[in-house]
Amino acid sequence: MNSSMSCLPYQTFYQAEQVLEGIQAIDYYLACNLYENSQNKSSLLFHLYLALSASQRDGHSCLDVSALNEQTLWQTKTEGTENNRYYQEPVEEKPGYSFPVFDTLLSSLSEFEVASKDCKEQLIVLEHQNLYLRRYWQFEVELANYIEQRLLQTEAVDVSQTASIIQSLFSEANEDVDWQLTGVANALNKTFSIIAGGPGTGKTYTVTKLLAGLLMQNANIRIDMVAPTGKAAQRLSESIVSAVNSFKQQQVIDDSILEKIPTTASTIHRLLGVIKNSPNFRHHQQNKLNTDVVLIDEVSMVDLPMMTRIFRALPKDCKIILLGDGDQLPSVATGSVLADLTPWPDTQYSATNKDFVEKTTNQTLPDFDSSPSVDYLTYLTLSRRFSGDGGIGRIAKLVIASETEPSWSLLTEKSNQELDFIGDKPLTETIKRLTEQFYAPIFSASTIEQAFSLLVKFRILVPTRIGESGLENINELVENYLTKQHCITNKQENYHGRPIMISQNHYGVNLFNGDIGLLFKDNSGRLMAYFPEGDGYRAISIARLPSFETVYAMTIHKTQGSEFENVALILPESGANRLLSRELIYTGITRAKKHLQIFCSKSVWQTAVSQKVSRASGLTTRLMSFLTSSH
Ligand SMILES: Nc1ncnc2c1ncn2[C@@H]1O[C@H](COP(=O)(O)OP(=O)(O)OP(=O)(O)O)[C@@H](O)[C@H]1O
Repeated sequence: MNSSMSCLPYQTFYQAEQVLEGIQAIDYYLACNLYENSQNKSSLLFHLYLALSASQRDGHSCLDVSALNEQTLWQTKTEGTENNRYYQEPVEEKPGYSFPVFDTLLSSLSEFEVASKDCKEQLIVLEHQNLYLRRYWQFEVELANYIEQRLLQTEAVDVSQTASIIQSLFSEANEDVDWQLTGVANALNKTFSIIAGGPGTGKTYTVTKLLAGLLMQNANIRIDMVAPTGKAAQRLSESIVSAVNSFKQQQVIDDSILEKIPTTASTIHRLLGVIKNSPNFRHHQQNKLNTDVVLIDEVSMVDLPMMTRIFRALPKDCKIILLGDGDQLPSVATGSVLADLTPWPDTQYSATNKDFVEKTTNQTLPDFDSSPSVDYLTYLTLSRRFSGDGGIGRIAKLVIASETEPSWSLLTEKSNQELDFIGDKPLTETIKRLTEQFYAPIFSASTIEQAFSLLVKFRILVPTRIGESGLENINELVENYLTKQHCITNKQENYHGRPIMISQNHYGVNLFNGDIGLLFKDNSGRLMAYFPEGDGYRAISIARLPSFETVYAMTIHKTQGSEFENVALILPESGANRLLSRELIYTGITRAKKHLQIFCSKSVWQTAVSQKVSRASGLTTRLMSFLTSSH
């Protein structure tokens, strides 16, 4: 053992476990590694490294050191401290570690200050009050730089030509400000823009008009459309095709333009070019993409390293257009890029930009008094999917505003056609009823088309895999009931009618994590796996499938980018689950298109709706300081 290791506060992981509740081995070993590499050594520094590693695992880009001011972490949970984030089942009481006041914390980290010349060699970086693993600090700085370069790069477009393009795209006159029209005009002279909005606000519809507008500016541009998952890419393709078809019927846009809009979106991985067994992609700074416009949908699911890698691969003048809903759950990995780029509640253009949009759209926009001006961002505010007084849209708004009591009243008042509270019956009875109504009919379907159309209409959504209301138990309850009803006649692992979800990307068979399929007997009685493809279905032998699991119930995280006519949202029995948050509930709720049933207790609902997902990151601060200084 070398001398630096011998002064560790805990010589072994076992020793650390005796003191720190819920400490993870990965945090301990990373902290040891960082400790060995730091010039100064103290117990405080070691515990800061532990906290940094834990926060990295939780998806934060950095550790906000101010949040540790006089806090005790890793202490065994006692009565009334249900929300301790580091809580796990207590075995014996452990004291945890108490951090000192903020100033002491900062001075113990001074060797890592970004301004310090020694810090170039360090594995960690302190900037302002954020402590980063250097790798993530670099991603964040690089991404902010790429965005700032593009914000300085406004294109000189002809105002009267743009106005005539806008006029041909939006023939219908509107008295109020039309934010779809505004978003399109706004993006026409920018190399970086975001169109953000809740479910069904017309993001895809709007961006299809934007693509038509860009093609009217230059008919020869190359456009790439991508999404973070195969499923989201498939939905983007379908929505674009449906928008193009409706424009064809309306005869508002020239067919020759509409025919140039691509009809197929791919995954981000595909666009960047996956290299087998490597985290790197074929396209990067030295091998840029050959494209003029990149459109990315469902950006809330894109993590910080991936977003940086996309920007690295973009040619300098290529336009990048982001679509998404910043209120949804952030990516499962590090960062919350979309939420960081859209922290303002409303559209707030600069005077110059407002002037450009007003001239090109022939509208009068409201005064934008908020600071800073943010020209790249337009919010769509009107949901075209949910009626103003429909339950799904209303409860989604209340949840994301953390309106605990009003949302609970709306949920339980039982007078809304779109919304049903089902938390007043036992879970097993509820699952039995849902299975009977939605899953048993799949087993009577005589064709794969019929079976699939039933499967995609409904899904049970849950926050977690384990526990009574976790994915594993619910899938088992459904299967047991289907077996009792003789729907499943031969209960082996693979059976006719089993819905499955792929849990691993496999480029060879073109199946990706999150793809949904159905095991079904073909005409010769052979059990095959079917997946939607184009207008039909592709059959593939079960032996060729990458790993997969049963999918009567799905975790909310996995449903991002998907929608179902009917959804049953089943929340856990206890509010102590640290995954519960308003963003999780909002994401679950907004997967439902027509009808939503929610199973939960009042206390769990209150805990979930009052908790906000907050990811530590310095991206917004970087952008704020750029936007404030550049106007
Ligand atoms: N201006 C409009 N006029 C008529 N129909 C519209 C308009 N805008 C959107 N729609 C329709 O509203 C529905 C939702 O639009 P769209 O799919 O573009 O929304 P989105 O914000 O992309 O939704 P998602 O939540 O699926 O991401 C679609 O059926 C679309 O055709």
